[in-house]
Parts: sequence; C-alpha cells; structure tokens
Amino acid sequence: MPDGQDLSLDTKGALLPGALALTGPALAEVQAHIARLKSALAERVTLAGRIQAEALETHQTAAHGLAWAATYATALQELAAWGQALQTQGKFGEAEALVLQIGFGEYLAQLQGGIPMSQGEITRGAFGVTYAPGAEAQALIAAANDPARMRLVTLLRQGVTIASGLDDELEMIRDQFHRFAEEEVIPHAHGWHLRDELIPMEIIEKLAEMGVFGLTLPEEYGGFALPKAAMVVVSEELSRGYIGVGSLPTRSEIAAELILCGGTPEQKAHWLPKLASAEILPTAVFTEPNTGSDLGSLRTRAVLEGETWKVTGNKTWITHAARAHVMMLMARTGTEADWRGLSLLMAEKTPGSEADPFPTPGMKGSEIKVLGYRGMKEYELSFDGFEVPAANLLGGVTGQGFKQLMQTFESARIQTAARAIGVAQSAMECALRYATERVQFGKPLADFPRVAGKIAMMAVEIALSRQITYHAARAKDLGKRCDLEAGMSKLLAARVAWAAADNGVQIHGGNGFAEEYLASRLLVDARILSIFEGAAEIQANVIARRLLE
Ligand SMILES: Cc1cc2nc3c(=O)[nH]c(=O)nc-3n(C[C@H](O)[C@H](O)[C@H](O)COP(=O)(O)OP(=O)(O)OC[C@H]3O[C@@H](n4cnc5c(N)ncnc54)[C@H](O)[C@@H]3O)c2cc1C
Repeated sequence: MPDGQDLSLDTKGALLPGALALTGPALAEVQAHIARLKSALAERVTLAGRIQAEALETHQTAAHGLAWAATYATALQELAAWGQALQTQGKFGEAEALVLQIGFGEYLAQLQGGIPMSQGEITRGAFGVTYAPGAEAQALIAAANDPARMRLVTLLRQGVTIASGLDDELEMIRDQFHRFAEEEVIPHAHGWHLRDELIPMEIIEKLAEMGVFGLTLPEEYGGFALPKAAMVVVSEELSRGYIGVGSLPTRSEIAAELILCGGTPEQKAHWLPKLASAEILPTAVFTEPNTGSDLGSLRTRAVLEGETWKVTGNKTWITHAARAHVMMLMARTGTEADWRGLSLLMAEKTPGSEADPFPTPGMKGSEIKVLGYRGMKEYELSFDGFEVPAANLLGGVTGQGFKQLMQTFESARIQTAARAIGVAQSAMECALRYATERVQFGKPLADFPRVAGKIAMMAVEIALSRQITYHAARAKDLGKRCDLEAGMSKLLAARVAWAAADNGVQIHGGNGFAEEYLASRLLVDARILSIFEGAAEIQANVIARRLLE
C-alpha cells in the first residue's frame, strides 16, 4: 500500500449526476436486445406463427432466460418512470436517485453478465444473442458501486424512506395498515409462528371491519370499489407484519374474482356480500397429490345425481381449509381428460374446531406440518360422495372451471407479488436494525461494505419489485389484459423476497439461525413465494409464451 494513501471507501461522490437522463438510451438498448432474443427463440419454436410445445420445451432454458430478461427490462422501465414522475413532483431525493442508479447499474450488469433464475441457474442470453452495454449503460453500471451502496445504507440508517410514487390516498391506506400491523400483528406474529397456531379470529374480525375482504369489490356487493393498487398496498403492509396475515385476504380475493368473473347474477348477489364482510371464509381447492402445476389433468370427480353433485377424490395443500365455510373446488365433471372437463363448485362445509377440524359428512382432512407460512394451516383432504347442490356450479355451465380460474390468475399473482414485497421489506428492516446495533471489529456491521451491499440491494430490489407490481395493478384497473405484467411481478418479487430473507439471515450470523430471531422466520416464510401461485418455472413459461404470441 503506498504510504499515506487512504484506502477506505469514501461515500462522497457516490451519486451519479444526471443518471435519470441515461436511463432512456439504456432502456432502448435493452429492448432491442430482448427483441433479438425473442426472434432467435421464435425461429426455433414457432411454425407458421404458432408455438410448438415440444420445441419450446427443448429450448426451455433459453425461453425462461428471455422471460427473466424481459422481466428485468419491464422492472427498469417502471423504475425510470417512477424516477421521472418523482422528479416532476420535486420528490426525487438523494435516496431515490441512488436506488435508481444502483437498480439500473446492477440489472444492466446482470443482463450483460448473467441473471440468476435460481441460485445455480444463470441465464446469459442464448443462441449467440448477448447484450453489449453502450456508453450510457456503462456509466450506470460503473455507478452501481460500493460508495453508492454505502451512501444509500447511511441514508437508510438515518431513517430515510424510499418514496413509493403512489398518490396520497394510497399512502393514507398504507399508513392505516402499517399502524395496524405494528400494533396488532408484529407483537404476536412470532409467537403464532413458533407455536404453529392459527391466527386468532379477532384479527380476521378486525380486518373485516377495516374492509380488507371487500377492498376491490364493487359497492353493490358490499365492497369499497378501490383500485387493485390499494389491495397491493394493504397486502404489502400486512405481509410486512406477518405473511400469514397478509395471506388471509388471498383466498377471499380468489373466490370473489372467480364469482365476479364467472358467477351467475344470483350467485354474485348471494356470495359476494358475504365474502366482503368475511361472514364467509373461503378456501381454494385445486391441487391434488399427483397434480400441482399441471392442473388441467386433475382427477377429483363430481357426478351429478338429481340435484346434487357427488364429489370423490383427493386434494392436498389446501390452506385455511378447516376454518373455511366454502371451498372453491375444481373437479372433473366431463369425460374429457384435459382442462375442458373441469368445473368449479362452490362447495359449502361447516367450519371445524381444533377437536374436529372437518365435521361435514363426505370429507376428511389431516394437517400437513410446514416450515413456514403458518397461521392458516395446510391440509390434505379426501372426498367420498361429498354433496354439493347443483345450483352451486360456478356460472351454471360445466366445463368452464379451468378458464374461470385462469381469469383470476392476474389478480392473485399481483397480490402474491405484494405479499413478497412485504416479506422483503420486513427482512430489509430487520437486517438494517441488526447491522446497526451489532458491533464487530469495533464497528457496526453496517459499516462493512459486504454487509451494507446486501442491505442496499434489498432496498433497491424492493423498489424494482414495487414499481413492476404497481404497474401490473394499474393495468388490471384499466381492464387491460395483464397476465404478462402480473406474472413478471410475481416472478421477480418472489426471488427478491427469498434473496432478502437469505441475506438477512447471513447478516445475523449465528443468531439468524436461532428460531427466536425474526430473521429465521422470514427465511422460511419467504421460501414458499416462488412455489405457490405458479411456481417460478411455470411463471417463466407463461411469460415466455406470452412474449412469443
Ligand atoms: C404452503 C402451501 C400452500 C398452498 N396452498 C394451496 C391452496 O390453498 N390451494 C391449492 O389448491 N393449492 C395450494 N398449494 C399448492 C401449490 O399451488 C402447488 O404446490 C404448486 O402449484 C406447485 O405444484 P406441486 O407442488 O405439485 O409441484 P410440481 O407441479 O410437482 O412441480 C415441482 C417442481 O417442478 C417444476 N416443474 C413442474 N412442471 C414443470 C415444467 N413443465 N417445466 C419446468 N419445471 C416444471 C415446478 O416449477 C417445481 O419447481 C399450496 C402449496 C403450499 C406449499
């Protein structure tokens, strides 16, 4: 080391002036890269404009690489739009500018060098198509450096928060649910998790009073007719408190969307107000022991005898099943062996107690013990001649179940992305607190670049996930088809939550491995997010297919 040279990382000069102006040219280049990647893939997997399923499977890794690259492109596009909007409003502060510069620099560098689709699978373009950053992108990549990351963490340690870019009404809703989570959820959540308990009914009742279960439903059905962005904000804040609480509205959201999109006028009038008030708690009953991602081939049968459907078969992984009053149950009513033979039944049951979880005749159930995502419990269910009135066939027509379910995927995926963002936010706050308080080698852990770097990336990726998810929610509110945006939000936010939780444990060292620490719970809670509501690989497939259409 040359004498007298100070090699400590300085945080002065961390900010890249005019970074926002560089994002336009960088984005144009990325879009051109995606277009090249897409056409190289299309050449190999389409024939006369139609996707060939077998060829797509052969090139699955490349297709999923395209899905991830396009997800990054959309997240960056939304981050730039967020930055522009904040700047126009005079709200683009130093923290926001650092988030933008690090977000762009890091994701552009990954687009060039490799995007982690999972820990061991890095996509680096395909078919010889690679991304070569131009001058603006290179400047952004260079600026996503340690000084910028250290400075961002310094600001976070001072209590600076990153602007969401949402309007005042949505921020008021956020405040309300933030306070609820602070007062009613966070003090108890870890105990519920450790004791593997159901979330108390009082929490559900309080959430119902606050309108959580009918947030986006039309007023004529007892809802608040709020935009999907409100549902996102509420889910984020509740999940920041505890993923179990943030997931309570998921089943109501799925059931309400199913009935709103596919129900008859009588079914809407009967069920929706009861779902909105939480007088009725629903559960989603799709997965079977031999059928998960490939839902179209499920086997549970429903046979019409007079005015009654008789259901026989096995289901698994059914969340909150014991307490539920109605099961949105997918069963095979037709002779076709694929998705065309499927229908959805609104199968009523009596809520169970701890002593007798499934008292309704014709069905049995047993609990599946799980690592995390506790609070509602998961069950295996078996049906033997379980009776459902003929009038409880969704929409009154058979063979529509799969299509009806597809229609609800957009909403459910946006909500799951929001849950992931809440978990990631909790992991970031938890890591920041610990890294500020814990001293090693005479300094708080957060003073070390490898610790600060982890926290900075959590904050940056949370911002990227937020903006892509708000974008999907806005598209949904405009009535646009948004399965692509919803899938991208869910794909990215689930990985971000897992990375944040995992790095959170790392920052806690040994303590992160102790059950008593929140970091350990966040790890197991985050793990589920890339498995359910469309596993990451299935999500990538859906995105790639949509891009090729
Ligand atoms: C905690 C929890 C709660 C749940 N709650 C509910 C609920 O309330 N209701 C309900 O109906 N279900 C629920 N599920 C089920 C969940 O939706 C399924 O676990 C999910 O759909 C994946 O299905 P699977 O587990 O059968 O995995 P599989 O479909 O067997 O997949 C296993 C792995 O293989 C990959 N894979 C599968 N097919 C392909 C392919 N074509 N190409 C590449 N990779 C592929 C998947 O991505 C995954 O990584 C829950 C699950 C869990 C763990």
